Amino acid sequence: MDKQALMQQAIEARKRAYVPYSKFQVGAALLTEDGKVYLGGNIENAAYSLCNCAERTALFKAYSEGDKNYKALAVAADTPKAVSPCGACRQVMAELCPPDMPVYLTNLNGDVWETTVSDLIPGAFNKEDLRG
Ligand SMILES: O=c1ccn([C@H]2C[C@H](O)[C@@H](CO)O2)c(=O)[nH]1
Ligand SMILES: [Zn+2]
Repeated sequence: MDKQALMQQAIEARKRAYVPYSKFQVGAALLTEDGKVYLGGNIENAAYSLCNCAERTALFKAYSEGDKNYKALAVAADTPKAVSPCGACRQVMAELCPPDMPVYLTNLNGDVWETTVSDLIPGAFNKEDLRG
């Protein structure tokens, strides 16, 4: 699966979003080392703070199915520039993905921001910081 195909899957994953409040559909496609793709949409809640982003939906789906090794993540939304993941998702990526893993951020106009997990959250709090 190349990056273009993964971004296309992220665009497709937007259809899985549950967004009655923001009406802002986001899709994510997570490629595992085994070549499997997990899709996620953002899932909102009437208690707004419980909204779960597409990126975390895809990551939590994969991890909880026992797929723990990831090769790339693509995220898509209808944004003026390539979509920018929120801080919570960046922190979760830092926890579950390799630091040098590519992240392909895109929008419906074909803009692409190709980055990595560590570039998205430099100096992230991590398990090393928990050691006293
Ligand atoms: O990268 C992003 C940014 C926002 N959202 C969601 C959260 C909320 O449901 C809606 C508006 O912020 O978009 C994502 O899923 N991913
Ligand atoms: Zn997020």
